[in-house]
Amino acid sequence: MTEPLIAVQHLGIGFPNNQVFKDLNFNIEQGDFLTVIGENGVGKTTLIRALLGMLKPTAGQIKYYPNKKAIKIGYVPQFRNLDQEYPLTIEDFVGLNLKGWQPWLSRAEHRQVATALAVTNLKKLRQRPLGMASGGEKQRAYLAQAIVQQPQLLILDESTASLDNEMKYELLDLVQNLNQTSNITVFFVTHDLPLAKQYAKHYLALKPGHQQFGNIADMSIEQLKEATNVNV
Ligand SMILES: Nc1ncnc2c1ncn2[C@@H]1O[C@H](COP(=O)(O)OP(=O)(O)OP(=O)(O)O)[C@@H](O)[C@H]1O
Repeated sequence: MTEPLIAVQHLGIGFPNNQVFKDLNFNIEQGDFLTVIGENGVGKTTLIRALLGMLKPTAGQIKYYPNKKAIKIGYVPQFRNLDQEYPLTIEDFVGLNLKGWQPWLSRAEHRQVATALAVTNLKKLRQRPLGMASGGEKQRAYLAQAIVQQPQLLILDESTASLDNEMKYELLDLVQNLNQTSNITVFFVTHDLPLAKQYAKHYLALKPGHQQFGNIADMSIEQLKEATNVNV
């Protein structure tokens, strides 16, 4: 059995008059590639907010190993529609996640930015204003920004939803490479069942009032559809 990085135990979470989860249980193992699949409104973003510590559980708990402070989390959001005027270069944008108390980056931080740009194939584009980048390049820049701090856990929140097929697979190949070579644990929220099936190790299927967790190899696309009500 692989060690858990995060254990979600009997988790209840929700809002006044809207209990989104009542008794949610699953583990995120160290080095896992977990996909979370469910219809709009089933609670995927709520779950991410709970993992990030932004929402307090109404029941149960989220346990972090060895502890919450030790786990850095990188977050890649859904596509953000930055307009063409967005002035920061891709390199500056990636470095934003490292800005501490001083407005400039140290030499070590510049190296971290260079590494994040290299692993996301953005080295040549680093001086391009982010607003002028293509959709796929923007998503790679968000990925680079999320990994620049070398997180243990990378959360991708429907990050491929707006990309065409080729770009989706390109992004997920990069993520898989990070998962396999840097042992970054991946939490991948998607509606795309073939993509989930191709890249993930475990799945969490969400339907209102019903959750299912397991090895994705044990599930066909038809069974995933059934478990999630998501139709490709
Ligand atoms: N701040 C809030 N206050 C009250 N209800 C909320 C709040 N945020 C979300 N909800 C409700 O909680 C439920 C789950 O929402 P959530 O955004 O987590 O779903 P989701 O699965 O991420 O959906 P989508 O795929 O559309 O992003 C929905 O019914 C939503 O209306």
